[in-house]
Amino acid sequence: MSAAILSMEAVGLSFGDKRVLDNLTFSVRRGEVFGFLGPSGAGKTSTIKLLTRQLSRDGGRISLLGRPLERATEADYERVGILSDTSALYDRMSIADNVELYARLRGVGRRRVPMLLQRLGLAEDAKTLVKHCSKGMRQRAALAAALVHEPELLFLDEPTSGLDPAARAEVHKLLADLRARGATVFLTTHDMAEAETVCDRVAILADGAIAACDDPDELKLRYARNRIAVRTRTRGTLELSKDPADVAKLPELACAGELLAVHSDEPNLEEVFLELTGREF
Ligand SMILES: Nc1ncnc2c1ncn2[C@@H]1O[C@H](COP(=O)(O)OP(=O)(O)OP(=O)(O)O)[C@@H](O)[C@H]1O
Repeated sequence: MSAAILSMEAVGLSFGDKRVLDNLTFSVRRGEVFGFLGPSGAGKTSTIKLLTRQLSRDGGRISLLGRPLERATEADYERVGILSDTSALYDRMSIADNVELYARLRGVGRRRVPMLLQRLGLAEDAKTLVKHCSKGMRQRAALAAALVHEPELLFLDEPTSGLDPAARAEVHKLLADLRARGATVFLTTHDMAEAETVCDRVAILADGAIAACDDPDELKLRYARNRIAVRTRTRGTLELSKDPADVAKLPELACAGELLAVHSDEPNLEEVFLELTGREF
């Protein structure tokens, strides 16, 4: 899991006078689940559109599946799957018919359709017309359609938005399965707990560029505060620094029978996100 399956170097994108992406540089390793995070309007969906040639950049270089984007072929895009809010499903067709249609369009048989519907909790509703589906059912049906040809690179734009916790957990399991079979997933989400759970690495987009890109645990350590919380038997919770002079107090507290627990005060990914972007999400 090391070679880049896609990369962007100094990529810019503007809509009229509005500069959305400015000097965007990052790469995604083959076989990883890569979380692309950022506040609303930061340019996450636009980045997916650049990578799938639905938008053109102002400058910089993009490579996809080992070649410059300009030279990507139809055959390359057959190795790619995409789920976005514009993923089209036909309202007057059933869920199963929609997913089977995608299978035909992708030139694969419908062999995998029942399994995918089962995995996504849609088997009992397979014959339900899409126009009668809830938002969460549509989202799962669109995900099944994106997966029908077993893509090796999958773009998922907020795949769990609108899903209840059970369906969300099912999607997380599916992501783990995709990863286990070597697929690469490029995922956007506003759910920082989800990013921590499912992503090997995350990139945080702020002001048109990557503010940080790393394993979520590494990011949390990098932004860890110089603080530990010590619960004591009679003196409540003491806040100590990680400096040697403070840490040396721990054995004293232990010998005095005071030490109940020591907690490192690491931020969660949400706090790291807010620190880097200075914004709510
Ligand atoms: N076709 C377009 N024409 C003009 N402006 C656009 C267009 N598409 C996107 N934008 C603007 O570009 C910026 C980035 O939009 P984008 O949808 O990529 O953000 P995002 O990070 O995906 O946001 P969200 O998290 O809310 O989905 C926004 O300010 C948006 O209004």
